[in-house]
Amino acid sequence: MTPGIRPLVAGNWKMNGTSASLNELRMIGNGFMSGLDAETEALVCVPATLLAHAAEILSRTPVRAGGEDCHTKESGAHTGCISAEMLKDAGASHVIVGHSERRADNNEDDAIVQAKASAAWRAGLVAIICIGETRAEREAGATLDVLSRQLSGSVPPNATASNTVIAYEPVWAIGTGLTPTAADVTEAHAHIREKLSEKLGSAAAKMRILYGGSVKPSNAVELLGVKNVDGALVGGASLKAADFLGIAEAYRNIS
Ligand SMILES: O=C(CO)COP(=O)(O)O
Repeated sequence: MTPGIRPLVAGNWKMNGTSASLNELRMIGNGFMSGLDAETEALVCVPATLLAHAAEILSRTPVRAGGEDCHTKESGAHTGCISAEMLKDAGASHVIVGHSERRADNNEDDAIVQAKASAAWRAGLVAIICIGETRAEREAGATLDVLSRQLSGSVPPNATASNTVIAYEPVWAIGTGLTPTAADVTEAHAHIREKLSEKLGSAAAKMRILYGGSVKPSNAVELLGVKNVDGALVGGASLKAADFLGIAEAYRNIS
């Protein structure tokens, strides 16, 4: 938590979900309508094939819909790619850029991630910029250096608290059930806040820094209660409404 920052609980469905999954989304929307939105903002980033449906279902709720990636360009000869403008047109409010799965699977480097964040803003979307160290980098004691390098390269210099969210996702914690200790998360998030302040000045104080990687209802109070953790980016547990709502409910036990 950071005083003055309203937490954001965001889901990332990754390459999961068909129209049959939209019922979970309806339940997530209904859950937030029955009071959870008093504690947090909520967002679910879905595959592009579901985005328009998701945005329509969630339009009657406080939960917003987002995209999982965008191209740097507005339009053109890029078969199979999706622009930020297309996501906006389909009803997105946010888009994830620089997720470690895209960095690894699609060779996306910090410069591309930065260009994608700018593309998100061009379309009027909030960019959720992901950073995080691999297991080998953590074991080599390089975590904070990696975070510094990724922040320096991936975050555009004119980022603000209203157009950008940072997500710290240790690669080794994603989908593994492993999580860093609260002390490790405290150190990483304090470092991210400090580096953002050096880069962005006063805009950094109110910028959300989410934690992601094996967040579940059972560990949400511990992880999300850490200083400078302003919400969660949730993968697997966002596919089940009960788990996603359970994570948001953790905020009732965090002061
Ligand atoms: O990558 C993540 C969210 O973007 C985290 O995934 P899991 O919650 O499944 O570990």
